[in-house]
Amino acid sequence: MENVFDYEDIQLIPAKCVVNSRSECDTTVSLGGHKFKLPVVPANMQTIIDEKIATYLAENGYFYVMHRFEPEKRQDFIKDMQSRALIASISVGVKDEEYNFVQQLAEEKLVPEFITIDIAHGHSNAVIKMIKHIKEYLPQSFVIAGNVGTPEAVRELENAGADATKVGIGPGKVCITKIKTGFGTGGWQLAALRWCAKAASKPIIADGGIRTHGDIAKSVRFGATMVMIGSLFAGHEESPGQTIEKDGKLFKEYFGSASEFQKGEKKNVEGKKMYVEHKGALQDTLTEMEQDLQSSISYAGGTSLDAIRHVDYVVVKNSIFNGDKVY
Ligand SMILES: NC(=O)C1=CN([C@@H]2O[C@H](COP(=O)(O)OP(=O)(O)OC[C@H]3O[C@@H](n4cnc5c(N)ncnc54)[C@H](OP(=O)(O)O)[C@@H]3O)[C@@H](O)[C@H]2O)C=CC1
Ligand SMILES: Nc1nc2c(ncn2[C@@H]2O[C@H](COP(=O)(O)O)[C@@H](O)[C@H]2O)c(=O)[nH]1
Repeated sequence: MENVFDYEDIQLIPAKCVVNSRSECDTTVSLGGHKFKLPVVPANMQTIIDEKIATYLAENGYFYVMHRFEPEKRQDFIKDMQSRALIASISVGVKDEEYNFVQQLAEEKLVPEFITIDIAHGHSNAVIKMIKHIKEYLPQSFVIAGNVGTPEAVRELENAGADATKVGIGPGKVCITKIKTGFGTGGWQLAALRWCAKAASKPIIADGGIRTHGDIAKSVRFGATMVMIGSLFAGHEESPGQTIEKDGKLFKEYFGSASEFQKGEKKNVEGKKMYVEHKGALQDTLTEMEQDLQSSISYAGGTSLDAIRHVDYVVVKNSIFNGDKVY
């Protein structure tokens, strides 16, 4: 694989501005026939999203994916969202009981608008089988399948019927897959995204490794329709993680979905826990992301996200921060 790079190795090259104000730049994106305010979705992790946040995001025009770690709540969640005319976007795994769950939804005519198959190693027969199962029983649901890190995987999942694929094995902030297994896209997630996007014929969701708002624009440049983010969404007032106080400062927990804290046991652990500084209200972050992305669009010389997809870039290998700390 040539030209391997990650987010901090790249700078996008500005093009002539065509707007008089950044507020003229449109950050909206379409996915699965729905329009969302931002090409950004909080990770489907238990310390990042809960029913309240999901409802807030849906009510305010943002995409969301509910996690799958309280499986018994999912049916009521779908009913509740749809009774308020909100999008229902849930996650499933690939174990036997998930097959029954999908069939049960079909029997009750509960059709979530979005279903994400949320598995560590998504390039597998288990995921292909689940995509086909969902497409058989809930053909109207938009299926996001992942996670993967190669063009072959993207093509196979698309051919199985996935409507979008999610790219990112191991670049996450609380991920230890790269250390425990030696595998993944950690350290070259942006190059892996580009590699996968070139093979894709359907939308790609870049997942993991976003450390700054500029990384969202870089993901869009390298082929992402949507960007899934965990750590930047951890630590808000609304975040489900536990809050602790240390030396007079507030922190919130953020743990991996494959961590012992999620699993309740130390088996096949590929995630860890960290504490993130308390960040205030979620909406403030979403607003700042929107403003920063509007600015990105203006630097790209356009008025919509599409402009970013065509800008030139340079590889600056680890030098963009000049020794500065990321936030
Ligand atoms: N994006 C990423 O880089 C990663 C994300 N995660 C997150 O952690 C959570 C748990 O993931 P996951 O363990 O897949 O989910 P599950 O614990 O639900 O496992 C799903 C099924 O896949 C099997 N399985 C899991 N990993 C592998 C593998 N490497 N090879 C073969 N079979 C496998 C499991 O069996 P068994 O357990 O017996 O092997 C199980 O039957 C998810 O939310 C996932 O997104 C985890 C790691 C990496
Ligand atoms: N290897 C692991 N990856 C995990 C785990 N839990 C979640 N994730 C992935 O991380 C991203 C979020 O990344 P971030 O850099 O934005 O914080 C998330 O969407 C998952 O794909 C885990 O336990 N192990």
